[in-house]
Amino acid sequence: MMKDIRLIFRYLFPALRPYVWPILGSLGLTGMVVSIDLLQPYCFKWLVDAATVSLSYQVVILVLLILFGLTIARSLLSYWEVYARSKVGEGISAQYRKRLFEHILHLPFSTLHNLPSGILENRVMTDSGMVGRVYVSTGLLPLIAHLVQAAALVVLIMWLNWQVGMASLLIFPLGWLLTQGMTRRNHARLVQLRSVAEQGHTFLEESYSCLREIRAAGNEAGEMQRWQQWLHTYGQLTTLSTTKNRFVREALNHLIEWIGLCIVYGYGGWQLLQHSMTIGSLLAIALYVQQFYTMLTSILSARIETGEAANAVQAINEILAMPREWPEQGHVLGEVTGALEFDNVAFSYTGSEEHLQHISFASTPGQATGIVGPSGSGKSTLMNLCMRFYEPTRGRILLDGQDIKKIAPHALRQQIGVVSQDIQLWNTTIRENLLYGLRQDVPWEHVLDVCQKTCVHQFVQKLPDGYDTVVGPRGAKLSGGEKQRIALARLLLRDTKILLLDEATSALDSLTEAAITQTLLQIGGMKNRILVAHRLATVQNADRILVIKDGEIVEEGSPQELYQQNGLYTALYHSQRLGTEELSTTAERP
Ligand SMILES: Nc1ncnc2c1ncn2[C@@H]1O[C@H](COP(=O)(O)OP(=O)(O)OP(=O)(O)O)[C@@H](O)[C@H]1O
Repeated sequence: MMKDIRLIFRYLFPALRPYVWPILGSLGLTGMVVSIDLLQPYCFKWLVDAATVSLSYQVVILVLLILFGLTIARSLLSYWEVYARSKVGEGISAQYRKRLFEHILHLPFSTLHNLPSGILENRVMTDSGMVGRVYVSTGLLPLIAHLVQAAALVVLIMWLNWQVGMASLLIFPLGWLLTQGMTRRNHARLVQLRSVAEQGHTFLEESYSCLREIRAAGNEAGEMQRWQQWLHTYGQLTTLSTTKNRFVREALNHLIEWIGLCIVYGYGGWQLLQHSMTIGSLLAIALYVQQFYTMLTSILSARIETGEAANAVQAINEILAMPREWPEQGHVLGEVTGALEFDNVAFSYTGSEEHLQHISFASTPGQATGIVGPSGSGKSTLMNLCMRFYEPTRGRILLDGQDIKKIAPHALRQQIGVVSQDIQLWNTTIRENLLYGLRQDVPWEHVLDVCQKTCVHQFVQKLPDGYDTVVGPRGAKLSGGEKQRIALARLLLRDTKILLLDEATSALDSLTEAAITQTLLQIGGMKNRILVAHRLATVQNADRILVIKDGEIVEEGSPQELYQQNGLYTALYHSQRLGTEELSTTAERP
């Protein structure tokens, strides 16, 4: 329990700071509602005593009118009180969601790749909602009011009759001890429940994104079986947890309340017979004791909710504590030419095995460098390092002679345009996808010109909605080649000094690829172009080709020089069954 409270103080209280005034406003309204709750039983005492002791019917009518007025006022005030609390709770949830999303946007890929999918969505949606909407608005804020109300009730009960009061309040420690044991046991179950719930999120996210693979493998039944297993485990855990929670909240507290009331009516009734208290006082004490136990119930349930919220707030803060990238931190670039140089670079994703080593080469503006090599040899990793998606473990990468480690990631990425193997389009129109992320306004005529040169216009003009066609989630309504053409057009519209093309034309037919290669030469001819490809035809016009194997450059030279070396490049060449005549022509090409 103390650990939970410490976590709440450490992580949640600082987040409440911007809401001090709304919180005070909501507590003020709660204070008014509580005051009415405290006044009502006293009015009943007044009313019953007037009817039974002083026999003043004017007082009875007056008290009835006051009670009526108080009830109306309470209803109106509680509407605004709930509204104010909900507003604070939703504000806290929104604040966490905003901070988390912003933080996640800047988490390094090395961190992101190690997080199970679904966990981030869970933190942003479920945990943030739990902390703000559920805990702050229905747990924490009412708890503060209930503690004040409970204290006031103790004073009133004692003031009316301290002996009856003491006897009825003695039951309180029993309730506390009973819930203490239950809460401790429930904590472990809640931690387990969280982890199982997260597994469910991960499972669903993976299944949705792999629907095509599931159907192609005909494994719907297998997936259903896995889902049913999860449902069974989750169902068992939630049933147990909910039952024990409810038992603490309802059954136990109901029992304690009735024991308390029996004490009040038993001991109070005896005092009534002794004429040491009035019927009005007995009625008022019974009502106050009932209110006190209701407060107790919510205070004790708040202890359980505190445990749940502490888990959620800790999980949120674990994400917020993960070191992030600061895109604006570092040198700002002036005008650059776009010369890139790898100086003895090594890199490892895992920290143990090296995925790249001894990589040294330079590529200059106006030059096209092809990178080829077997699958898994490290070609895409080279591209990732250029973008500073990962940092080299050794060596340096230089842009115009400056170590890119010292350049602000935003500034660096403004100079580099990338088309990666896995093209992602937004579920919006082709027009918006083309203009995504452009910092300056581009005349539509220029966009159309680029689209014509990258063969985008060719297929868009056949679509009924043209450039206003919505492409579906991740561009699902377009073919692989169409997506690549849009990505290439978007790349050329960004007008960067360096172009990184990782299998950017792999899904295109050879005629379209040839047309686009021509465009890249025409529009991007003065830029520094790095082309990764499996198909050697894609890099045939490159000025220089690097052949990578097992993370190292094993061959380097022009296509003709490489062919004559009779090494890996030649083997790749032959394996792609290029015609003998074409081979010799290419080999002889100056
Ligand atoms: N996030 C990652 N974590 C750990 N290892 C990784 C990660 N990404 C890639 N690797 C490993 O790094 C090596 C190089 O991968 P890379 O994607 O650069 O190869 P590639 O040459 O581009 O392959 P392909 O031609 O198949 O696209 C591979 O052994 C791969 O398994």
